[in-house]
Amino acid sequence: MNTEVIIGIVVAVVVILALLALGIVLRRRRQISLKDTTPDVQVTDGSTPQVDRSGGYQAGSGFTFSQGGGTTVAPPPEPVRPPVERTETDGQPAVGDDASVPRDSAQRPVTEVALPEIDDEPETAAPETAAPETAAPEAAAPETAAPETTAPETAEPEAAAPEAAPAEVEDTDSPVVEPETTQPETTQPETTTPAVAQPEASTPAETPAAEPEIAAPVDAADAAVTPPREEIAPTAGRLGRLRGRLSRSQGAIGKSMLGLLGAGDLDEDSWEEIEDTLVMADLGTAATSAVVERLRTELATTPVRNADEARALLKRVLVDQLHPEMDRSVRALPHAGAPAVVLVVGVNGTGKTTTTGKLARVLVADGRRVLLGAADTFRAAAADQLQTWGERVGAGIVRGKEQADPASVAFDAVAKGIEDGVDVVMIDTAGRLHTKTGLMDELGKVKRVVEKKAPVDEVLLVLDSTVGQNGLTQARVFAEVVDITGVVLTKLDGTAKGGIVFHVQEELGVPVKLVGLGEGADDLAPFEPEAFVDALL
Ligand SMILES: Nc1nc2c(ncn2[C@@H]2O[C@H](COP(=O)(O)OP(=O)(O)OP(=O)(O)O)[C@@H](O)[C@H]2O)c(=O)[nH]1
Repeated sequence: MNTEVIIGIVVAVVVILALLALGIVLRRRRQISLKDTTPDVQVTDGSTPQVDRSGGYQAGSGFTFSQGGGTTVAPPPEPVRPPVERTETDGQPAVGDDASVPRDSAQRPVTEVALPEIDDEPETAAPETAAPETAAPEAAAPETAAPETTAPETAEPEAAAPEAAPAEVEDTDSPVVEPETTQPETTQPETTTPAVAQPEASTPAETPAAEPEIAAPVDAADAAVTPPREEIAPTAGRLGRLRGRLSRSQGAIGKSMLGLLGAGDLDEDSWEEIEDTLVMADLGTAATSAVVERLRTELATTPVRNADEARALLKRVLVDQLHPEMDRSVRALPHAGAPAVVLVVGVNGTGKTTTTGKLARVLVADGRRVLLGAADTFRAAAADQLQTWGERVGAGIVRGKEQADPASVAFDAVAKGIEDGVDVVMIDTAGRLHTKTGLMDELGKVKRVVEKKAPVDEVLLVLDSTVGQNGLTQARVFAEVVDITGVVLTKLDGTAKGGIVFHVQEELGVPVKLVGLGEGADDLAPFEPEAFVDALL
């Protein structure tokens, strides 16, 4: 091999190496570094230092409450909903048969609930005359295990409203009226009367007839003990404690998305990966398509050149997708001299009671008088749990006997709230599977019966964000039965699927108003699209 050949080979090798080096440099320039813009922040949760890996979910403001005004909520954009399929229409299984939390009491067999006729509805205008309606439907389901228990319960509302025409109490047009119903149950309040605990010593003195029912029941005695009041931290600023709770969703959505967008020019494989990421995070196909479409359009006109631009673009697209224009105030303020009525519904174990307690806590901290209605009569423990919340918070509670008619208890609670002049009555209902026709009909009845006394201002559907797509199916059925006006997404601290927020709104056209981010009493936050997306990215 002569010298020329050797020199030629060396030159060729040098040229190849130079080209390789140039390629690497160019590739690096086109990539966006995300490292320096996501510093970990040390936050303090009480006395416990906590590493915030999320960027922090901090609502800029506190909870927003508004008046229902006695009218229905302005309907959000109507989504296209596929027809709801109820898979189990025969048999009436008991509540709790698939609960995610242990049931601690015997299950009540549930039978078909006779619903009020359509022509009953106009009676809404006359609450006193509406009382019998409360009794009627319940009396219509006496063939179950404990008919005698339900019968006295239905009689009770009349005792609770003695100023109303008592005769109408008895004139129930119920198809089947228990013998006990016709007897003056008001003479046996210990078997029928809902327990009413009113920590505010403001029970009106001008309604002496109502007093016996409050004091008489045995289980009311416990509730009537002056409860110890907990110090409730001011709501403003306390949401800062929830930083870091969305870290799992942040990893699933924020980090992956920013990583992909930051890789420079996106080929079809990358777009597919972005789509998969969003679907895996439970955004749902509609929201995913909308986000991807928007990102494609924006990137085509304005390519991102650095991490900040990538983050800003993604934030803009995601926030828009969350419809920040939706009204997320909780309609929990009194109007026209009457308390607001909030109905809390959902399947078993989603966090209804906990959310009711947390929200009551916020309202009390806001200076509101709150009365809780324990319309979960399937389990005594459920009412106990709510009562404990009431005692901690300083809210009164109306509760019925176990297995009592939930509609009756809800009616009583609203009647009592009106009588006592509270600001808001919050009714916690029993968890029920959306597939059980009888239970869902019963829930519809609860709402209709309450509406005979006062308009329901807010129907909050509590969804467990960890259950994924099944939550949407639940939501559809609940929306159909009780016209939900807002969604509370609980357990967002325990899932990587924060994208469910997008899907729920897209599917229901109903705003997510609150999010649960832990089991603590203050781990409830108002949902704010911008703060939420900030926490994800
Ligand atoms: N991690 C976490 N746990 C929560 C949250 N909200 C509620 N929980 C827990 O979920 C469990 C069920 O809560 P409950 O309030 O009893 O649920 P429920 O819907 O009233 O239950 P049923 O009335 O039996 O249907 C409890 O252990 C709560 O502490 C949340 O936001 N995050």
